[in-house]
Amino acid sequence: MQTERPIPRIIVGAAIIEAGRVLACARAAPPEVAGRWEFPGGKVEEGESEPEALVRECEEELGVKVEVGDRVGGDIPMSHGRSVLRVYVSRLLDGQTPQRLEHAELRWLGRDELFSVDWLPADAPIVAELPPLLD
Ligand SMILES: Nc1nc2c([nH]c(=O)n2[C@H]2C[C@H](O)[C@@H](COP(=O)(O)OP(=O)(O)OP(=O)(O)O)O2)c(=O)[nH]1
Repeated sequence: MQTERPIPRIIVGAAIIEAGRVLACARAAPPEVAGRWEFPGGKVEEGESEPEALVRECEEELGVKVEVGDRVGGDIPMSHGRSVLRVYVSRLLDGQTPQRLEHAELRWLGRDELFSVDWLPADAPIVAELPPLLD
């Protein structure tokens, strides 16, 4: 009988903030979540720190170099505790412009537009923490 709980998989997301707006990305796949909005990011791989994973994912998904800052919001349990979402405030390095390499759409959202898109459910509590960071 297995009694131990596996360690939850860490999924990291980057709340990229520039000029008082945050970058939201619409997923292109898989079909169950296509069209829902998220922060760029993904699974932390073995031997990688969370900021390193975010730098890699932002490069892969958006073609940009980012600097990773402080956490925003808490740990969000997902998939019945099998994974956890952690989001970090991030900023684009000088001259970087996100490209839509993997997403269906990218949108910069100001404070009053934060809930104008259909975020993945796990993201909503994090998005609710963003307004003071967008002043
Ligand atoms: N990247 C990201 N994933 C999120 C967010 N919110 C949320 O529920 N998720 C979920 C969607 C996916 O089930 C999972 C992350 O999967 P992913 O497909 O982005 O990860 P990955 O790039 O490492 O994927 P792969 O290598 O397996 O293709 O976490 C979010 O804000 N950003």
